[in-house]
Amino acid sequence: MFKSKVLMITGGTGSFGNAVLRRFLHTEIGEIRIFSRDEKKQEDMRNELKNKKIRFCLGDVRDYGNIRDAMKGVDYVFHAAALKQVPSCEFYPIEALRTNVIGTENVLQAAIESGVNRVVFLSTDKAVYPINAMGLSKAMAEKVVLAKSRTAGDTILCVTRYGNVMGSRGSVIPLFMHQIKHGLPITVTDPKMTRFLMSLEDSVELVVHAYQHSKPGDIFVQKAPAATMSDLAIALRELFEVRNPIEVIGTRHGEKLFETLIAREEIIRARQSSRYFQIPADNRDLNYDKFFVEGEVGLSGADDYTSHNTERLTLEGLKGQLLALDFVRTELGR
Ligand SMILES: O=c1ccn([C@@H]2O[C@H](COP(=O)(O)OP(=O)(O)O[C@H]3O[C@H](CO)[C@H](O)[C@H](O)[C@H]3O)[C@@H](O)[C@H]2O)c(=O)[nH]1
Repeated sequence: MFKSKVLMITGGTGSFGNAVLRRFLHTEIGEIRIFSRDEKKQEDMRNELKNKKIRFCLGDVRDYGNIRDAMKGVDYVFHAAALKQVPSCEFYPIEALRTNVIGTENVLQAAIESGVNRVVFLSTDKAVYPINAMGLSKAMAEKVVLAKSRTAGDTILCVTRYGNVMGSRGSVIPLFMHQIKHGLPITVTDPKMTRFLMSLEDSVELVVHAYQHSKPGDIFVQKAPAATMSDLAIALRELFEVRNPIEVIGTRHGEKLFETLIAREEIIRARQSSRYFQIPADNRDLNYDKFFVEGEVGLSGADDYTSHNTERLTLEGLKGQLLALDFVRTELGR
């Protein structure tokens, strides 16, 4: 796969970019081009990996000229550059719009103009029935991908939606582990709150699956189990054999009790394999009757695919998932 080809990863210095590098750097890939804003992170990566197949482009997806110049000669794009923190997007929604929506349009336009083969856009469950600015901006970005996929010629544009990636920077698992290590209370927002759990490797597999199977405007979702926050705290406490108290701090600003990976309107159109859903684009034109007079009969019996109704991890299952994470095993000294 990717033999002699050029793969660009926007936002490539983050956890996802690093995982893609680990997966493909030592294959026959021609070049991996990292496009990102932070020169320090690029420098650190350059020094750590010292590999001629990696090329770094400094720039911001908000700047069309930047991304257009960097796109020359690229075959495939994984578009991961985004503002993804819920609280910061809530306070600076225009910044979320600039990076996540306009930035996505710039990436797609530059890719189409440069004759890129495929673009996979990384979205999130927070884009389904969005209630916060981060989710709203990702939902709009998905719409931009879908709309543009109709007129993108030979460039295939598609979307992948993620649940929570276990252990990503600033997320709940490293936070709970920090609290455990320092003898602090484990701060649970709502014991009944659920989240889909995916590993970083799963997230790379999902993007690769999308790259291999996409038709224009498809949305790909990986079937994923979920856990409650209470079980997550208990599982970590048991793994680390500690007795830190659990403190319930309440739901944070802009947060949902559960997340939705697929809305029921989408699920009735989705194809599924043992591991993935593939939601085809709605290719009807603006004049079709269903906007105005016809209903969707199949919808009545359909359900959203949510972190409340997906497979629920048992405490033992959850411990197994946690033990599969390198950083958890390291902390446990295994
Ligand atoms: O002190 C805390 C902090 C978080 N949580 C809970 O842990 C879960 C996960 O919280 P994270 O902060 O780890 O993640 P978010 O769900 O807020 O968002 C994360 O997952 C998203 C996908 O859903 C996006 O990838 C986003 O960028 C990423 O930050 C939530 O239920 C949250 O309520 C706690 O119980 N206690």
